[in-house]
Amino acid sequence: MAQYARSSAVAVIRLCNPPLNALSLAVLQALEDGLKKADADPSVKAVMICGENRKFSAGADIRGFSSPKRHEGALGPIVSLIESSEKPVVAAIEGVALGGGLEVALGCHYRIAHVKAQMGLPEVTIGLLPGAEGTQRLPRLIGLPAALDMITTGKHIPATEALKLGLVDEIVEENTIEAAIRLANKVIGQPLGPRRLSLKPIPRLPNMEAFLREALVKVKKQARGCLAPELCFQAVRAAAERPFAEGVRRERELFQVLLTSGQARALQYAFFAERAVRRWDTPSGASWSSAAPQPVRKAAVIGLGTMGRGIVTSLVKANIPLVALEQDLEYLNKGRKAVMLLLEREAMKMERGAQALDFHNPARLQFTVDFDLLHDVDLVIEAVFENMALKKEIFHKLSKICKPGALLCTNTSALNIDEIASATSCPQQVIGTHFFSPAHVMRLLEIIYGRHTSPTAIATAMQLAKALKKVGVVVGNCFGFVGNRMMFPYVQQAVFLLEEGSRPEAVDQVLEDFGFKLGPFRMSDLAGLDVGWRSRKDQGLTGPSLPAGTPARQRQGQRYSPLPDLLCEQGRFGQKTGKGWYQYERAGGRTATPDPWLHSFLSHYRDTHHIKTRFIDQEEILERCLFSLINEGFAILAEGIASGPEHLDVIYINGYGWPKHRGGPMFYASTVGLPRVLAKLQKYSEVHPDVPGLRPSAFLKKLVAAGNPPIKEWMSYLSQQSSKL
Ligand SMILES: CCCCCCCC(=O)CC(=O)SCCNC(=O)CCNC(=O)[C@H](O)C(C)(C)COP(=O)(O)OP(=O)(O)OC[C@H]1O[C@@H](n2cnc3c(N)ncnc32)[C@H](O)[C@@H]1OP(=O)(O)O
Ligand SMILES: NC(=O)C1=CN([C@@H]2O[C@H](COP(=O)(O)OP(=O)(O)OC[C@H]3O[C@@H](n4cnc5c(N)ncnc54)[C@H](O)[C@@H]3O)[C@@H](O)[C@H]2O)C=CC1
Repeated sequence: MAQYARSSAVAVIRLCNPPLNALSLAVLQALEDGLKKADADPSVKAVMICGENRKFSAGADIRGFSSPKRHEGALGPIVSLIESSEKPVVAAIEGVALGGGLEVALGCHYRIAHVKAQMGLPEVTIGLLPGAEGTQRLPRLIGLPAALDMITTGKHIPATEALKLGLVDEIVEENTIEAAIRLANKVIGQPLGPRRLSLKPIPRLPNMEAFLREALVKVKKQARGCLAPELCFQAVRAAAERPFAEGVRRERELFQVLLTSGQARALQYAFFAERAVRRWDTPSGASWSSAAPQPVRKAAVIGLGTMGRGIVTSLVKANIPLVALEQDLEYLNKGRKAVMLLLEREAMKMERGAQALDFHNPARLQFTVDFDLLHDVDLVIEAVFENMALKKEIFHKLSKICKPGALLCTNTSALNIDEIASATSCPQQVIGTHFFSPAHVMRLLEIIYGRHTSPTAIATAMQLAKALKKVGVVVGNCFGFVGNRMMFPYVQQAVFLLEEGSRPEAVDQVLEDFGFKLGPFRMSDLAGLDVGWRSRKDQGLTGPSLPAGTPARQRQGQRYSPLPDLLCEQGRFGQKTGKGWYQYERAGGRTATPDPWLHSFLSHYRDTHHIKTRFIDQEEILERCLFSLINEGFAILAEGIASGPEHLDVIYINGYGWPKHRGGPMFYASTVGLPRVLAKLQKYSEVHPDVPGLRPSAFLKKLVAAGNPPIKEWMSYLSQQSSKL
């Protein structure tokens, strides 16, 4: 758990807990033993702390926070023990020094880091704060503004930046351990007082009060209901306003508040869920453990519209050479301009700028209208209009032109992968790679396997997600896949609530207060109402193909709301036309304002259809929208479309703006309690028997009947045969 060795007068303590030397109780005990041993040995003149496998430490063992033998109190005293040592202690930082790992380094008198090391206090991202005196030491070392930024955002910073901030004393390109031992030998006998951070004053700011006031406003705005950033702020503020020991007391109090909050549990669940979905499997037995990815040395993107542009940008950022193809020269030029603009902006954000991206080099990014140029690519991503006939035509062409083994991916948001694959001679190489808009920003990549998709194809798509720094989630093929399928009933309920008496701004407010970045109506206006309209016309739910005499508010015996269709018929497509569920300052404007026209349109609509307007409270808005979405999630799990609730949660957090501190929809359901979710769905379903989305799923009922088991046991209540795939 920690090895103790000697390099002449220097004691070397090496933290060992693979893969990232997380600070478990055993590691902390071994570290303490090592320190005491070094202290007691008169031949030891200095100490060096490092980590096994060229990684310092990723911090406290997160799993330990939910175990009965919690160790959160153990680290702070060890950091103090390090700092109070009469022999100089040097931290040799390789790989990562995060959270408690960095706090250990802050206790050391000197810090030396490898040039590629990363440092940070990411506790805020798992709902906590640096509770081992880190909120008190860091501002004393690097000043209040930089410390506040690191602690409230949790960002990782590279060693070069750490050096500029004064977080480390030195960076090295070669052997960090040898350099640290050299430094330890050099500083033997030098006074340690000035190196003890707890004794240092915080560097004063001329306008401390004003700085803190403004910083708090910024932190609160970014937190959107998440508790940890604000409590991190309070702890750092204590460092600025109180002596060290009092600041530490305050830090501990605030840490306990966070530790026992539901938010920390939710965020830690989300951390492990994101890692769990990497271990994908399918009902047919394909799995991450046996499937190997193919290399992707060159790729292609077809269609440079909204999605294609972002996908190209993502691939260029991942350093994958590619061909970008459009249907004609006019679209190509438009697409090329848009891509170049995005890439210029990305390059400006990057450390080494445009050279690093190299997008002006035609050998790395080629624009064309010639399909034959795709003959040597390893992977194609199709992002043309959402139209089955067009997609089939393109896939047919691809299976003839591309080299054998090339992966053929579609970015469809809902269409049947098997039908697309049927147009090719290689359905095993066809797979859905569903990016989210804007594709170069959103982290989610929903990966959809069809009936014939090979395990290699899935592994390759997962590898691509990793290369693009995205979270890949493997799911089965059904209309809308996981994310959009769960979104349909949610949006449907939102529209039904308008019919019954609510307003877009009231519904959005409730869901934004819950923590969504955008409520359903603001989101629809942003995405464009015409997208869903086109899809409903294709499905024969509206438009010319709707049989004459179909009741306005019913389709196949189920409740239907024509409200979105009516808006589209008026040319109200959302932001792009300056009007949708809201009005905007101009076409393409972004500031949504409630629209009196829409309010009177709604009352006229209710009169026409003899709907009695009623007051709808916040609880009903929240429950009908969220519980119908969750209910669909249970149906998805029961059908074997996703292999666990974590998949649904990771999809919602990373693709749909679900507030991470609520752990995703299925985790949220587990915190509400499944019996309550079921009872509410039953109640709403009785009032609205013609809405299938409110009818409780059989799987939800089964789990309630089984006594509301914890989320990690849910899948064990499904029989294998339930998979439809
Ligand atoms: C009252 C006083 C109280 C005092 C107590 C205060 C204590 C604190 O101040 C609190 C803390 O330290 S909390 C921990 C802070 N550290 C973090 O949040 C870093 C978490 N790790 C990462 O970000 C990535 O793993 C990282 C970026 C490092 C690497 O990413 P990769 O993608 O390369 O690797 P992963 O797949 O994420 O990791 C490999 C396996 O290691 C597991 N793991 C990582 N960090 C862990 C950690 N800190 N604790 C436990 N397990 C951890 C990770 O889950 C994965 O394992 P599997 O899930 O089995 O695959
Ligand atoms: N817009 C969105 O938010 C999302 C869209 N999607 C899906 O991504 C796909 C593309 O959607 P958008 O980018 O929004 O569409 P878009 O309409 O913005 O762009 C489609 C592009 O495909 C090009 N194209 C059409 N036929 C072509 C052909 N034969 N050869 C080459 N290029 C051709 C068009 O010229 C156009 O530039 C659709 O399947 C859509 O469902 C998926 C996730 C989100």
